Amino acid sequence: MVKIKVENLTFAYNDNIVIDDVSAEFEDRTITAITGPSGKGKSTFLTVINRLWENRPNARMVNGKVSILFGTSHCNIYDASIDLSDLRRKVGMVFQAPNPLPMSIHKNVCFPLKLQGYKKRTLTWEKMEKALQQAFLWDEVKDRLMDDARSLSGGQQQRLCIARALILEPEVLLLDEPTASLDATASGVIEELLLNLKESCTILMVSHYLDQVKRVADRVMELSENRVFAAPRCNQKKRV
Ligand SMILES: Nc1ncnc2c1ncn2[C@@H]1O[C@H](COP(=O)(O)OP(=O)(O)OP(=O)(O)O)[C@@H](O)[C@H]1O
Repeated sequence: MVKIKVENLTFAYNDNIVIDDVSAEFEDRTITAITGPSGKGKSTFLTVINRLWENRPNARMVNGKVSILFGTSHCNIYDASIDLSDLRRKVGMVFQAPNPLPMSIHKNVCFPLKLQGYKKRTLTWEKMEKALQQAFLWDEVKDRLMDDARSLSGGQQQRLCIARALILEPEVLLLDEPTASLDATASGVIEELLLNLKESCTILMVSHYLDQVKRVADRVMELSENRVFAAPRCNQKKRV
């Protein structure tokens, strides 16, 4: 089942076209790695899926349509009737560098619920624990939930940011080079949790690492060539 459809997307910053007439479909509950040379619009492409680019004054979606399957039908996410906070709840995003807020681990994970006006304390706690479990972080932080999140290691901080995205139970998760700042062990934990998350989420992930792509991705999108294909599966270690 197709979860996300992108049709004839052309995107520019000022007059500089960075994505030129790209179309692609992404199947539900799969991981697609978005690869390609630096500066070819991979990060920008992710922001088109959750409309995050709209905060940038010089950015312009010149043409195209993006639809996501919510419930039983595909919704045009750029339709005027779309509620942006609802869209961002369903389409979560995690950035390249971990960006914990200057507050406790507990408050960091629950922050999106607070923004959504969620008030039920017991349920909030349950959701926080579930999100931290899904992010493989619960065992490491359950005894220090009131500590400042910035006291965590880089890998833990990134898993915290993933938990913060997961607490809203997104249907789509966008990750922009989520392991770029991490060592091999911390990256491995994140790769494993992504494979688990695929059971409930459709994942688009920018990655420069061919070995990582082979370990986690079902499909690869080569953005600059406008093609999506089955992920390779051998054991080379090479940057793509
Ligand atoms: N806010 C902005 N204003 C002007 N140009 C921008 C802006 N953001 C990005 N760009 C330009 O758009 C192009 C695409 O940027 P983007 O970050 O999407 O590429 P990328 O493929 O993700 O690159 P990388 O692999 O280096 O992260 C680049 O040339 C970049 O300089």
